[in-house]
Amino acid sequence: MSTPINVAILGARGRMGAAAVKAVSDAPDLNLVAQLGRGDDLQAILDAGATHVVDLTVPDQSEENVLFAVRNGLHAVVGTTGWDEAKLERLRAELAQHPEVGVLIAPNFALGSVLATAFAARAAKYFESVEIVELHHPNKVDAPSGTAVRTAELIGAARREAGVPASPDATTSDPDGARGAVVDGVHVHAVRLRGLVAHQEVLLGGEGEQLTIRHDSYDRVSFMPGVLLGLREAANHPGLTHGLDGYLELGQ
Ligand SMILES: NC(=O)C1=CN([C@@H]2O[C@H](COP(=O)(O)OP(=O)(O)OC[C@H]3O[C@@H](n4cnc5c(N)ncnc54)[C@H](OP(=O)(O)O)[C@@H]3O)[C@@H](O)[C@H]2O)C=CC1
Ligand SMILES: O=C(O)C1=N[C@H](C(=O)O)C[C@H](O)C1
Repeated sequence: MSTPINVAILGARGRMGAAAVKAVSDAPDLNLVAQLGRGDDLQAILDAGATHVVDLTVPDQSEENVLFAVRNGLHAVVGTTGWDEAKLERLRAELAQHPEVGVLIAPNFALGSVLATAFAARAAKYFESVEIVELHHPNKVDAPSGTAVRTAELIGAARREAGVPASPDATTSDPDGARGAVVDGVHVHAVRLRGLVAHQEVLLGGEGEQLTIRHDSYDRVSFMPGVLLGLREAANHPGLTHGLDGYLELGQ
């Protein structure tokens, strides 16, 4: 008999949390044992007998939640944004003390988004110019999106490794920041618009041509197969996995 997967969802009343509550409740192989929101005591996770946590809260809270899970031997599937290198380093240090625990930090759970980012990273060294446009609902509190930051990091790394120079840009005056944020040498532009859910375009430009890699999430159900995959696989991947692609066979 396989070990039961007892799931606690943190941020359960949020947009993503509510979708995850439904997806986990509907999954016959997963048991939803706790739903926590702002102000709830994390001890409730242990009292409920959880083996796994899903964190879908806010960037300021996620690290504390995940470190609590790891210290208590629970696997964690994390969709919350804001996991910069300093936070990841502290998490790696905690995981070193608990080598049996698996943590997935997934900037985006949608399969199409994971593929789009992987395709963009592969294409990045072949084009002179690359920029990212991310477009989201206006209730989103962070910019640029976690997906855009991760995409820029992977593009930046691929271009550095291939020795590709910086994208050409003659701008010398930009008092209002019209050229956007710069992440790992990649310009990132954030749009917040009523009616949108989560969308991203990677624009790659060469002489006389452009390649656009676009992904659209029209509904938060698009993220749920990734959340469920994370829960089913976390225990099989001890340590830190950054990106759902770490659980997929994307190949070269
Ligand atoms: N990886 C992915 O595929 C995706 C990731 N995200 C990310 O997930 C996160 C949540 O997004 P979204 O659901 O839209 O945001 P919401 O604002 O709808 O939900 C966040 C929830 O977290 C709760 N919360 C705040 N603080 C705490 C705390 N200390 N403990 C427990 N719960 C807390 C909030 O409670 P209250 O309502 O009381 O404030 C709220 O219900 C964001 O970082 C977002 O970027 C979103 C979509 C997909
Ligand atoms: O807040 C959101 O909605 C989303 N957040 C994640 C991000 O910042 O990349 C994932 C997706 O884009 C939706």
